[in-house]
Amino acid sequence: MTTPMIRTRGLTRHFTVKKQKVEAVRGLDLDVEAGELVALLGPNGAGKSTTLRMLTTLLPPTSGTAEVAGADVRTQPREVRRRIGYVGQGNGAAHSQRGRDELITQGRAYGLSRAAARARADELIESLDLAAVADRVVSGLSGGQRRRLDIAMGLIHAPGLLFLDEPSTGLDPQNRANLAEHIRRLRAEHGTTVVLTTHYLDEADQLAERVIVIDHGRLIADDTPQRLKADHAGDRITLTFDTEREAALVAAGPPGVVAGAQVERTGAQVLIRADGGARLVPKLLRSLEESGTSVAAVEVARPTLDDVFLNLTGRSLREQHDAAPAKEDQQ
Ligand SMILES: Nc1ncnc2c1ncn2[C@@H]1O[C@H](COP(=O)(O)OP(=O)(O)OP(=O)(O)O)[C@@H](O)[C@H]1O
Repeated sequence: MTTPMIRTRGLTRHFTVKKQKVEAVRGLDLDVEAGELVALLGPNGAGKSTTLRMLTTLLPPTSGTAEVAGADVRTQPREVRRRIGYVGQGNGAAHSQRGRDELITQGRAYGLSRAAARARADELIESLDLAAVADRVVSGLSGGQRRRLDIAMGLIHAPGLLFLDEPSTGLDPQNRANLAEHIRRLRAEHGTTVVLTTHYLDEADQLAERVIVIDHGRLIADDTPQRLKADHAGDRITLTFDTEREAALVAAGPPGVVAGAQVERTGAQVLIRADGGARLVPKLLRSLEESGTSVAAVEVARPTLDDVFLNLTGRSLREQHDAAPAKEDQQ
């Protein structure tokens, strides 16, 4: 039997804020095997960062146990730290060294020889598109540039287990794609286990083979993106009518063929969430036509992880994050 890379039982963390107890993480049981690429998804305040901070020994648990890379976070924190890489949300290296030197120093701190640290720094500079900043002083870099340098710092010693807390926040789409590519390569070449949190649902969908949804400090779903979508969300059928009145009538009394489906109206559009959307549409259009309602346009879309989230929690993850899109600073 293989030892899991991460094993937590009843992992819990409370905070006291103005005499009020905040239950940030409530009794998490989690097993991650070597080589898995896991994304933690959840709304702001769900407990993702607190979980990562406990697993990386930065924060002691209130109760419960966690073994990470074969060591106990409470009794062997130094062992844990030596075996993992961690890129937090605000590492923000603000030193007077140049980017490349900062990376080499970090590599040396993890026990690499000077030559190995140099070679590794060059490899990361290339793959994370840091060439333009490698010879600049870190304190003068833009937010997005620093973010990429932080990520390179977490990867310098090629750890067997890597934790990334929202690695793509603040990166532009091109650099997000570069990072995703680098993470894929790390796994393919070194079998690195990766646990990341992200606000980008499409990123979790494309990159992770396992998605864990956390809400209010609890694990509420844990599966492949494909199975989560198949089990927890129906297809989205969007019907557009010529008038809001027609849409309102349909939303109030949808045709029998979509009995039991979720129906919502926005203006002259009606959104129906139902399984087997593509097969349902011809029947749906026929019943509408029979009732004398003409449809101006129809669209069927496969479910997304946001639909899964909405179904599980009643809230949309996308809306929260679309409200404050991240932008990478210009160079
Ligand atoms: N150091 C702290 N002191 C007090 N409360 C905290 C502390 N850290 C986190 N919390 C609270 O714990 C809860 C979980 O926070 P956490 O940062 O883990 O959520 P998250 O899922 O990572 O959110 P985000 O997506 O915004 O990063 C929140 O209610 C937060 O306010």
